[in-house]
Amino acid sequence: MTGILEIDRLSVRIGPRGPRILKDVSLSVAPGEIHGLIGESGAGKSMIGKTVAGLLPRGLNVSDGSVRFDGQELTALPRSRLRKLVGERIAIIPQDPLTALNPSRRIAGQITDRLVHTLGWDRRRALLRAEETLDEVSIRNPSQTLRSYPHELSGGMRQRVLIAAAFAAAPDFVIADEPTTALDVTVQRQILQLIRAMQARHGTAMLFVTHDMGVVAKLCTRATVLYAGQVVETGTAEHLFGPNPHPYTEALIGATPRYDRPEESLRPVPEHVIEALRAEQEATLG
Ligand SMILES: Nc1ncnc2c1ncn2[C@@H]1O[C@H](COP(=O)(O)OP(=O)(O)OP(=O)(O)O)[C@@H](O)[C@H]1O
Repeated sequence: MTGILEIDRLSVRIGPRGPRILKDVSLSVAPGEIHGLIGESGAGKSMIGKTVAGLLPRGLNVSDGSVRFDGQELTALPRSRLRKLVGERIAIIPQDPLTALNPSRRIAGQITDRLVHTLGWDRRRALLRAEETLDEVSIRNPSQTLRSYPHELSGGMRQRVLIAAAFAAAPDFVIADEPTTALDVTVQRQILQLIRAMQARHGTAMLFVTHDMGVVAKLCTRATVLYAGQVVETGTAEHLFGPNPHPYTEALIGATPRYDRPEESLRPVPEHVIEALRAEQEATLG
């Protein structure tokens, strides 16, 4: 099946001739799939999401490869066209709800902006939709929340607001960039369940960036494992947690805390696994 998102041998460089922070990355997200993007800090997970969303920091450029969304090549689009397409069809759930929300604006405007300015809805319809979506994410008093400022809400509530904002216009694709990292453990679990429920209700394809193999186990149909800007392997959750994952994937699983088995000690990724992986990656790059 053709993916709604097809990334083929994507490379991103610092400057025109600088080092590559993404090297020949290929992955495909099927319609309705939650695809995990997993790796340690600095592996390049966020950069993949940012490339798709046209949000690469200044100075970083796509130097090779292709990113196709629903058949359309994104790397060839002028930035303004890409921004428009992203606004209309792709939504982002960011990592830190506090910095993602404007502290001096009420919640209402922060959910309705995209509906009104990008999709051209009238304000009344957008407000009704915002209220309905806050209800969908189990916010108890949607109309009061719409009138609130971000500092009046808890961290978990703010993340619920951002999930509502992402799903309000029924996007075709959602990029979730470590959306539970800034939350405490019990809230993390609720937010993961909520994202799962919203994704299932809307049938939205999703790229879910995380450094936590536990999240992949709970949420993802398939996942791509990254190390140092390169793909280690892509597989179904059954494969990654089965008897024969790549040794690095196995080591990542061993390095992930299990909330259901806190007595188990964590094993850091062994040096020989990293060395073997580096040699393998160098051989692939040639
Ligand atoms: N503006 C930038 N200029 C140059 N290099 C950058 C820039 N932003 C990130 N990088 C580098 O790109 C690489 C990938 O970063 P990225 O943020 O995608 O990692 P990540 O896997 O998402 O890590 P984390 O889990 O810590 O967010 C890292 O080596 C990082 O130092």
